[in-house]
Amino acid sequence: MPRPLATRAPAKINLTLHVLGRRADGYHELESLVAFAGTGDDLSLEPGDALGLAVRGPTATLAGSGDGNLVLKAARLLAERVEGLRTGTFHLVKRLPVAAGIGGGSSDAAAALRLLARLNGLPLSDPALREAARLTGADVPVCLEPRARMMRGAGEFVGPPVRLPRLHAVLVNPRVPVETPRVFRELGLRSGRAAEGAAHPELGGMSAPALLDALKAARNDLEPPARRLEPLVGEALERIRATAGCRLARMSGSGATVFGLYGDRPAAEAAAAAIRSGRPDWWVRATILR
Ligand SMILES: C[C@](O)(CO)[C@H](O)COP(=O)(O)OP(=O)(O)OC[C@H]1O[C@@H](n2ccc(N)nc2=O)[C@H](O)[C@@H]1O
Ligand SMILES: Nc1ncnc2c1ncn2[C@@H]1O[C@H](COP(=O)(O)OP(=O)(O)OP(=O)(O)O)[C@@H](O)[C@H]1O
Repeated sequence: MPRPLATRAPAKINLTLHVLGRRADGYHELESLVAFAGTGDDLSLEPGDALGLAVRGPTATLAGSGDGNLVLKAARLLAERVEGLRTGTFHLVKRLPVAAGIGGGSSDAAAALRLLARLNGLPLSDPALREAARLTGADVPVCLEPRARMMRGAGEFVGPPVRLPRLHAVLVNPRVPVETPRVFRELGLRSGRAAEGAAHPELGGMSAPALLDALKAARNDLEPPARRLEPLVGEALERIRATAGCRLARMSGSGATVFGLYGDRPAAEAAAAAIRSGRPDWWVRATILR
């Protein structure tokens, strides 16, 4: 029996994010260890003659179901490159906060490409698929096969999977959208300029304590500009840091979602409960990153 055309679009978390400089085309050169959460959106594909999209779920309205949705953008970019590509109607269950630094739209787009690959018998290494991912958005290539990896360049260079110990985390979004281009602009790097800052530490194949030390030695360079633009990022970080057993608190991507790391699942769940009780209006999830 063929596998059903359905897949999970997990939240992407930048465990580190170093900005190395700004290219002449305005994009920033990055070095980032990316992991994926147990929480995410769900996407399925009903094969048919015309390409379409239906969106439901708690954040469906914010994501939209029109041409601007990255699911349709990715599918169209692939259809332009693969003659006779079979498509159909996508059904997206949208749960992740939108414009949140956890790559919701990018992960949905990558999930759409995975489903189209499955329907059309294309390998994920297919050059047309890789090109469609890159053109859809900087975070889409790393989301194509959602396992922890290093991401480099503007996002187009994706390393092999990195083995991570189980990372028990809490994700916190204060429910304010933060636009990625504004945060990069606020960083204030001129085109063609290199950034200052320590090199990215070596990561991968480490025990949990060694990885934690390496993560602590790294940073998210977009955190200071995002905090300036949206003070709730700072409040979310402080609330995470105040929970028992928090080992590291950092922002993901361009924010506003921040994450805390904990030694075990009960600690992460207790922290999530504490943050929820202080801020019942926020989006808070205890999860495992891998
Ligand atoms: C911040 C990250 O989430 C880290 O993973 C990504 O770099 C952003 O990925 P994304 O949201 O998929 O980004 P895109 O939609 O491709 O780009 C949005 C805008 O962010 C800026 N941008 C993005 C990626 C990058 N390496 N340098 C940039 O300067 C550009 O102004 C771009 O117009
Ligand atoms: N499927 C989708 N889900 C969410 N947003 C989408 C989707 N398609 C298009 N968008 C648009 O993309 C923009 C960015 O949303 P998204 O949730 O992907 O941001 P993000 O989490 O900050 O991404 P990143 O971490 O990659 O910067 C929003 O303005 C939103 O309207």
